[in-house]
Formats: sequence, C-alpha cells, structure tokens
Amino acid sequence: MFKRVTVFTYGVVSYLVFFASFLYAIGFIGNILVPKSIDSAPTVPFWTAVLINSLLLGIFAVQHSVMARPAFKRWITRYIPREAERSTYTLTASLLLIALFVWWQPMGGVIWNVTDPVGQAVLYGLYGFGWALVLVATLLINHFDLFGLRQVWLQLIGKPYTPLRFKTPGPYRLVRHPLYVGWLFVFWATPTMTAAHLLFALLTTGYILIGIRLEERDLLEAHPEYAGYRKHVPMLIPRLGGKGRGGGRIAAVGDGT
Ligand SMILES: C[S@@+](CC[C@H](N)C(=O)[O-])C[C@H]1O[C@@H](n2cnc3c(N)ncnc32)[C@H](O)[C@@H]1O
Repeated sequence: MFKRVTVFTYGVVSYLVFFASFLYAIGFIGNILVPKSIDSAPTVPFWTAVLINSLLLGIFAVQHSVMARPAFKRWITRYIPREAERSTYTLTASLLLIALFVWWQPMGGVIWNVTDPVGQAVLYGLYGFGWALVLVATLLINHFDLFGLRQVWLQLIGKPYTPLRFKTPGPYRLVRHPLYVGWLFVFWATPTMTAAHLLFALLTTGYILIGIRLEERDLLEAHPEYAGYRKHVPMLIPRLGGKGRGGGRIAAVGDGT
C-alpha cells in the first residue's frame, strides 16, 4: 500500500508541475503577465543568445523524442515502476521547460510588428485558439493518460492498465495531428515577431515535423488501422471542402471500437 500511495503522489506532483509550467508557457510565449517572457530585454550578445536558446530547445526536443520511444520505456521500467513511467516523462519535460523559461535569452530585433488593433486582436485570437486546440486535443485522446495520472490512479485502486485505443474524434477527422496544429498557432500567431520568437518558432516547427515521423512510426506498429487513416487524412492542413480522399468518411476508422 505504501508503494502504491508513493507512486500515486509522485504522479500527482508531476502533473501539478506540468500544469504550472503549462500555465507559465501561455504567458511566456504570449508576453502576458509573467516577469520574464520570450521577448524580455536582451542581456547577452546576439549569437550567444542564439547558441543558448538553440541548446535549450535541442535538449527539450531530445528528451521528448527519446523518452517517448517504446525502447526507452522498456529500459527505464527496469529501474522505476511501470506505472510511474509516464509521470517521469511528464516531470522531466516540465522541468526542462522551466529551465528554458529561466535560461532563455531574449534577442531583440523585430521581424514584423502588427500595430493595427484589428490585426492584433485576430493574432491574439489565433494564439488563444492554438492553446484551446492543444488542450481539447489532449482531452479527446485522453488527457490524464498523456500526463500519467491515469496510470498512477489505476495502480492505486489495484486495476490493470489498459492501453489507449486508436481514436479519431472531432478534429482528428480533419487532420492527423490537431494537437501539433494547435502548437503551430501558439508558436507563430503573434503581433510582434522578434528574433528570439522566430528562432523559437522555427526550431519548434522543425521539431514537430521530425516528432510526427517518429510518432507515426510507433502508431503504425501499435495500430495496424493507422496505415489506412494516414492514407486518407492529411497530416496538418485540412483539405478544403472536406471532400477528396480524406473528409469525414475515413475518420471513422478505429473510432471507439
Ligand atoms: C502529444 S500526443 C499528440 C497526438 C497527435 N499527434 C496530435 O497532434 O494530436 C502524443 C500521443 O498521442 C498518441 N496518439 C496520436 N494520435 C492518436 C490517435 N489518433 N488515437 C490515439 N492516440 C493517438 C500517440 O501514440 C502519442 O502517445
């Protein structure tokens, strides 16, 4: 019982650290209400900032890619309880995100600056839409499983873990990666694009494109029906009109069955 409660507490703490870093990220990327943001005043020379920021994003990307792979999960669960694996992923990612907030180096330099109030409102709207889409996509797939809480809860009440089924609810009928579409809105929709923000947007976009390849390789292995889904539903940009080979029809593949 002691072990169960300890693992559960670890999962809850990891989730809370994630949630706090998620909330801070909204302010950090949007330059809203936080003491230090992506565009605070520069304090180091430009190229030093490029180097430090690229390194921070690179470490975050490597952690995400390596720790999400089945082979790594098999390895780490030799040392930690299987039920705590996803929480460990969540906690590590959140701590690295906090490190990024702390050591991020603003760089100045304006690439574009929208001063028209309507244009600004539209861009802030798209920024908010991006965050909402990220959150909704996690809820549709299974928010509490993605962040490890479901795993530690099931072990607390003594029930076996059941892996997530392949699903295509709502936006998953239009594109295969709605959550990543949400991130792209978050990273790019800004009235003022600075050099630091552009570096951030470019590197994270590149990482998403690589991450999709890795994730889809695992999805194809875990869910044979993913091959048909991939053939008919676009990756990130919905087909106009919903006709063509994608559309709503195909997305019923694997739906809750
Ligand atoms: C951070 S989520 C991103 C999901 C998806 N790539 C997106 O952008 O909406 C990554 C996890 O979702 C799972 N996943 C991705 N697509 C899925 C689907 N259609 N049904 C169930 N799980 C999915 C992956 O196996 C992975 O564990």
